[in-house]
Amino acid sequence: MDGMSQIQTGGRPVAASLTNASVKFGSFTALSDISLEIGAGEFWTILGPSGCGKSTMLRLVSDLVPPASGGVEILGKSTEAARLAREFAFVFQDATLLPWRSALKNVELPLEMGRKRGIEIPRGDRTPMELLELVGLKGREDALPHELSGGMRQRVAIARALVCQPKLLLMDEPFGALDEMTRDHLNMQLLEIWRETGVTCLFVTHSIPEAVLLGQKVLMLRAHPGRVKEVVEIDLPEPRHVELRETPDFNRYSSYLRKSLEDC
Ligand SMILES: Nc1ncnc2c1ncn2[C@@H]1O[C@H](COP(=O)(O)OP(=O)(O)OP(=O)(O)O)[C@@H](O)[C@H]1O
Repeated sequence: MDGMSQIQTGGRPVAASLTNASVKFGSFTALSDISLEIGAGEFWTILGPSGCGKSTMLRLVSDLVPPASGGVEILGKSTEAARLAREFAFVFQDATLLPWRSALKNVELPLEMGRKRGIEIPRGDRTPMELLELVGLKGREDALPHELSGGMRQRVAIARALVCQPKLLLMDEPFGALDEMTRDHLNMQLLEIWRETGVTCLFVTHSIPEAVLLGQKVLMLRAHPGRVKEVVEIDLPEPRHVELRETPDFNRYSSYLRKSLEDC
């Protein structure tokens, strides 16, 4: 289809590669024969029907579940080595902040935990305070989580995820529980952070417009068992803005993906 080809990354440094990877829970196959190469610095969004294995894929990449067969490498390392080297960080739908710690203290937590365990933490370019500024929370560093809105809490979670300077940011529906305007705002902020830091992003969503707005590539998974249906390259002008959603090209990608999702 015009501009919507099945693609594999070629000739670029690879952030994550999966080779015929499968995941089983007992006798149930959650993911089957996944082969992908995610180029360094790319932004991938992941779509697919409920239960097709989107979260399982992030858990596989982040060493939370092992492959039953096949392999996964992060920056040429095993997922375990990448986890120990803090090469990736996770942001979940729920910000999971410690309620008794301020925004700043929550962002500092991974550094403290690393130090306590005697783990050498890569020194980030930005201090925790600068990261809070990056996510637009300057002046709110002393606020406790209950004093912040849901969107602000999620921004603290993103700052916390960036504090060890990960190369790969894994996000599982991070804005799924937020209202549309807040989601728009955070989508734009996330794209700014992505452009500024060069971090590779893998972002699970149920929203087709969100997948198109954020993703350079959209991975569509099929269910039963979860497997790759297609990878759609999104060729829209950069830097992206929410107004893009009103354009014919954006609508063309959204319609294509809606149909693809229906065919899963
Ligand atoms: N720890 C587990 N033990 C057994 N089965 C599991 C486990 N984790 C996930 N599954 C199953 O694996 C399949 C994929 O689950 P997963 O959460 O990855 O799907 P998903 O695409 O993220 O779903 P949703 O869109 O509803 O969030 C589902 O059938 C789920 O029930």
